[in-house]
Amino acid sequence: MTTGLPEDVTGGPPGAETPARPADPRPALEVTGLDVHYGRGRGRRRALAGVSLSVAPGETVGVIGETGSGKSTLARTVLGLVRPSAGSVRVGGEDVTRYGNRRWRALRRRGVVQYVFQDPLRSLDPDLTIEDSLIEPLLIQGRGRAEATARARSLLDRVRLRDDLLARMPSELSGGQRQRVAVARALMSGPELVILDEPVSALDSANRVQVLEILKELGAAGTALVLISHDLGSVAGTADRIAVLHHGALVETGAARDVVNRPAHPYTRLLVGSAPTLRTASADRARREALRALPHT
Ligand SMILES: Nc1ncnc2c1ncn2[C@@H]1O[C@H](COP(=O)(O)OP(=O)(O)OP(=O)(O)O)[C@@H](O)[C@H]1O
Repeated sequence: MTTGLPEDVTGGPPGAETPARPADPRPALEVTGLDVHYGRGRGRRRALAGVSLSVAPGETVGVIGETGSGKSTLARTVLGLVRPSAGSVRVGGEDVTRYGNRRWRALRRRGVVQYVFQDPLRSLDPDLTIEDSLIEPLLIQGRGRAEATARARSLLDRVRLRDDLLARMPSELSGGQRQRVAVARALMSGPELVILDEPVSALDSANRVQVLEILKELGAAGTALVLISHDLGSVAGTADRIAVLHHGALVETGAARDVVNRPAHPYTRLLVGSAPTLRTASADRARREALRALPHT
């Protein structure tokens, strides 16, 4: 199918390979054959079915799907908040699948994997100044206040915020500023992997572009990112690869430009057709309904 998309919509010339990164045999995230169920007995429902996904160090992967497709369940399982019924999760080479609460707490304290919520207010304590919110993860690790504050200033600079925001409360910041502080906070511990849930959907277009640029720089600097979104268009230009979730199964995974310009699965074609920012003609309503009713794969 031709999408009518500009060939450079994903940020690179057609046919060009993703820039080579230093080879690291150990993926930042490796999810294999993941099944997740909610509920018990007759109310038991499968939310993820055989999901396998690997994210290399420094790679940015967009996980795209409509509401209820299982995006949050995948993130929550990677973070140890939901237990899978089958499959495995490795974070930074460490098999965390059977970790209990105590080992998860220790892993979170080390800050190997971080999560940024869709609503940045959820990532920031409303009763703490921006400075205290930023330095908290390092203080918990036993690091000194001076070192933590210096790092907070340098990360604020990295997300293009002035350090006079340090003394403010989250309620005194704009939505875009709060989202950038949430990103800076997630980076304080030097994580291998950051999962961002709808990182730009609450932002206006100017902030959206800026935050996506910042995320792109983080990927280039070696942090592995998973961008969760219902909108393929909002992450297509930032992600190296796109993974498409449909009814809990990954129906297509590929280089972002291939998924956008040459979607192989009918559901991906629906998403491309539904993404206003990709400037393509919308699929008509009847066709979209038909595609949505595709059998689970
Ligand atoms: N705690 C829960 N108990 C029972 N079912 C759940 C629970 N959380 C999610 N589900 C179900 O699992 C499926 C996947 O939900 P999930 O929240 O992962 O989807 P999503 O793609 O993140 O959706 P959204 O974009 O709306 O956040 C849905 O059918 C949902 O109703």
